[in-house]
Amino acid sequence: MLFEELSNESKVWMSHGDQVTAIPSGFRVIATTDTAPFAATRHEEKPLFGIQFHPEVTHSIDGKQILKNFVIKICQASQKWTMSEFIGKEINRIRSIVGDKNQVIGAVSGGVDSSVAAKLMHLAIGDRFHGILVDNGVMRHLECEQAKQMLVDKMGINLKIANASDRFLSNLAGITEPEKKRKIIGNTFIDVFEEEAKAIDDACAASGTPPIEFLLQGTLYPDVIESISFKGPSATIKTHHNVGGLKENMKLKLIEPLRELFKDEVRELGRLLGMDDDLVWRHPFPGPGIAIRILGEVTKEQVAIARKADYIYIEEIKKAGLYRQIAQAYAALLPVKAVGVKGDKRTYEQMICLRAVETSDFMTADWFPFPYDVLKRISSRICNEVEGVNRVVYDVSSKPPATIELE
Ligand SMILES: Nc1ncnc2c1ncn2[C@@H]1O[C@H](COP(=O)(O)OP(=O)(O)OP(=O)(O)O)[C@@H](O)[C@H]1O
Repeated sequence: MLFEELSNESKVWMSHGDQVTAIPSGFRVIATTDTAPFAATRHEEKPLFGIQFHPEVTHSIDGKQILKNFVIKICQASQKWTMSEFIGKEINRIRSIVGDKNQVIGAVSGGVDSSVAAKLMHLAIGDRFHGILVDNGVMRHLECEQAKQMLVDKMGINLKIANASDRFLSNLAGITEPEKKRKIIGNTFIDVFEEEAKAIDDACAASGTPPIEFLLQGTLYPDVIESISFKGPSATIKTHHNVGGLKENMKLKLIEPLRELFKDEVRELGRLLGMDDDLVWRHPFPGPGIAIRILGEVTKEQVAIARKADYIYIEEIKKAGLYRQIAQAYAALLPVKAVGVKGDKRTYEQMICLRAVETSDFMTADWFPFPYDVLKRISSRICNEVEGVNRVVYDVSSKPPATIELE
């Protein structure tokens, strides 16, 4: 039986945006909805059926099993693809594209995508891959140090950490508008990255090695789909920060070793390549970092407060064993003050807003139902340990209408 593995209550999701508009001859309609005239069809004589729905979305219960039945049982495809084979093939592919002498650069954030891409590159061409990590002054507490430990000390990747904290913070001075913050960070990032790339190029020229010809990007399959299928409003909801905005004059050819993989596959790849669980399972972190988690102006003092609160929050989530159940969690600093009391003194200090969401695709998300005792511990540690904060609130808004980030 083809469908024996499906659960009894198998619901599927149908989008009315995508419509079958005509059916081939020999078919007739067997089901419609208010807006879909060809929701299900069948051939007049042969055992052929057509049903319109999206098996790939999470709302379709058993969607994966339906796809599996189709590919394996109906089409009889063999399951030959394995991640370890992928590694070998991809390394050979990179070598054949890059050749024996050429150099490759890439921006490595310390996140799972760019780190996995960098590791593959390192395995393929060794130190001819030059990774650049830009310390923009708004990364999490200890983030650069941990990235160095993991990527350089443990994995041997040729990575330059460019400390540009002061430059970012001085460009951000006086700016409170979210989109402006993102733009400034994006532009400063590109300037710093290009200067670092030029320094590598100059060093290559001085030592007689060929100049940089390729740029590594950790593009994943969902990014490929999104850039092909709709470049519309989603691109302007927030200005995304990545190296796609590099100036034309760099004229580098792109290498994207992860462009056929989904996030869970990249994690599996990271694990096979020997990365620590901490990196492989790290929550996504926005390029503009803590800057968009500090509402209002981003100053050194505000960064220090937000960083400390966030560190405590994540530490307690990990201690409670909840980190992997949560898709993304962070502490934001709200630029409002409230009255409080510490010891026998009245305080007038800022507020920390905790956010934690559960989601499978980041398109929609629910706030995470923390056990009260965990929230209690987090709140009391932040109020006691972070100077300048006397109140902690928990964000109980889902996406939509709220977004995961505050800015
Ligand atoms: N501080 C940084 N230093 C170097 N590169 C960065 C930095 N921030 C972002 N990038 C680059 O921009 C890309 C996109 O950043 P984004 O924040 O959207 O992360 P992402 O797509 O989740 O990837 P990753 O998992 O590698 O962080 C990163 O993969 C990396 O190449």
